[in-house]
Amino acid sequence: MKNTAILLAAGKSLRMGTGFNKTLIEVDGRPLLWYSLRILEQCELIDEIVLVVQRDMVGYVDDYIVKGYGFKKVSRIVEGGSERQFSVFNGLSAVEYADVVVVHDGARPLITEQMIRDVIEVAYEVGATAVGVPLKDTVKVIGENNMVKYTPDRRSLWAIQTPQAFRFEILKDAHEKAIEEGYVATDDCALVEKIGKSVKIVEGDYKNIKVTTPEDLVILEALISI
Ligand SMILES: Nc1ccn([C@@H]2O[C@H](COP(=O)(O)OP(=O)(O)OP(=O)(O)O)[C@@H](O)[C@H]2O)c(=O)n1
Ligand SMILES: C[C@](O)(CO)[C@H](O)COP(=O)(O)O
Repeated sequence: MKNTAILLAAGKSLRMGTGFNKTLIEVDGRPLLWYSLRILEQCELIDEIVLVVQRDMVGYVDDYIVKGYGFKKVSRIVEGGSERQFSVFNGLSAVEYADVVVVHDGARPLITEQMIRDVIEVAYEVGATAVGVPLKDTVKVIGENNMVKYTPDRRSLWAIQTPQAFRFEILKDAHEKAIEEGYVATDDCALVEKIGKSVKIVEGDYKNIKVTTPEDLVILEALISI
């Protein structure tokens, strides 16, 4: 059985406002991308890693991160797309064959080996899965002029994270259909839902934050020091 990870680092980092890719920000002396690469590399269930980066990052990431830190499982470094979904598609297109594909945001450095093991196991059973956590806040659906339309029952609301894992054919089919239909979503599970396949959520960890805005770096440094 072959399990391939697609690790995403081709975003624009607009909300971080750094002016350069946030996965290259140094945290505790190492680039953000190093953290998730290390966990994927260490996990014995992962056979290869396809890294997806912005075009101008390819050489730097190869020399200073992949070769520099001696990561051995990185099989390809490919260029990302204009949206996260297209970056995943480019990564997927570089995968010749896999049984299960694990998609992870390079901007989520606190992934654990347990999460990877959990999503791979559920992907083999169900076909598609993601880690997530029950929402702590009350959510309201807002209409025009910030007027509240309704308040969904929080007991059924979860915040979805990565890693997400899929049987290779399901993810490929979901992406190809999304392209055909011009559908764009913020995560890969949504594309699988759209083609009518089952998706199961595995309980993850609130610490598995996505570094999105500057205050997330402060939170990350605190979490790393625990
Ligand atoms: N076109 C894109 C957009 C996002 N990502 C990756 O998807 C993950 C989640 O995206 P997000 O944190 O929202 O990153 P950015 O798109 O960089 O952020 P922003 O929307 O603020 O520009 C990140 O690891 C990011 O590098 C990607 O590979 N390609
Ligand atoms: C996939 C994801 O991490 C799930 O929470 C998230 O949707 C990606 O964020 P983006 O801002 O849409 O790129």
